[in-house]
Amino acid sequence: MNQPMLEVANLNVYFGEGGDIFQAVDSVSFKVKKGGSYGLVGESGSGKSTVLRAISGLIADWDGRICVEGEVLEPKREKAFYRKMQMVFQDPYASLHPRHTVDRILSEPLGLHGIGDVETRVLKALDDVGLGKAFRFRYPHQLSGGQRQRVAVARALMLEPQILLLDEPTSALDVSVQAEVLNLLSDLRTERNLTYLMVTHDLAVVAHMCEEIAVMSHGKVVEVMSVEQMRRSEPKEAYTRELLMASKGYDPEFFAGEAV
Ligand SMILES: Nc1ncnc2c1ncn2[C@@H]1O[C@H](COP(=O)(O)OP(=O)(O)OP(=O)(O)O)[C@@H](O)[C@H]1O
Repeated sequence: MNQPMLEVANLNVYFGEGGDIFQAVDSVSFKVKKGGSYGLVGESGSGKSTVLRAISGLIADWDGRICVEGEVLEPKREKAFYRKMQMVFQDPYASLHPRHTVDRILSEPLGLHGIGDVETRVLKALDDVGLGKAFRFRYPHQLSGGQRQRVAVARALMLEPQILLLDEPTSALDVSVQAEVLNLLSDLRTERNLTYLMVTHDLAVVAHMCEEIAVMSHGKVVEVMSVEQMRRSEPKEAYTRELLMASKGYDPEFFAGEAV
């Protein structure tokens, strides 16, 4: 196999101190190939977001190995790391500064990294996510939920990263706009050969977006399977079977990829 774009090996994440330590992630390992889209699924509290936060540098208290293109990452990240990897959060309202215009939100990463040509890049970014220049000087509260998440995606792409970490990127959105945002993310991945690691509790979303999934329970990966295997309903583990059944009553057509 070619060198994976992202490799996580024996990742452990702990919260708390002294005698009150809780292990939220327990020996998690997986690989994501360049241009691939990998899903982390599992019930609430299984540790999915914590894995993503450790990879993104938001949590520093972990051990194990995280590599990007073979390069080992330290818990504390250098600025250059953020040109390689960016994260999109669940709730765009919480992740965008309420008193900054879209223009400022999109310009800021460029300023921090000393990248010029700001106006051209901001206008192109708005265009790339299906928002025109009319949105440039709006504030987050003047946008719909779907438009806000498009701005969050545009911001994540300003530094032209190769990897996006997507933490339930559509679950805070109206069902009617979820598919639009997922399609936008899919198109962007194809156009730019981006690598995605996506956390979701929604199996229809991974069926639509991902090629491979790791199923998590109580901080551990209990099963790794291709989305094809999931669609054919071929889980080996009882936990995965239950998860599949619980997802919308498990209608096989639901996982055909078009129902999102
Ligand atoms: N900052 C924190 N301090 C202490 N415990 C935490 C912290 N963040 C998460 N946890 C705990 O770690 C476990 C895993 O949480 P995590 O958010 O990763 O789960 P999840 O699978 O992403 O669930 P959800 O889909 O509900 O977000 C949970 O038991 C949670 O309570």
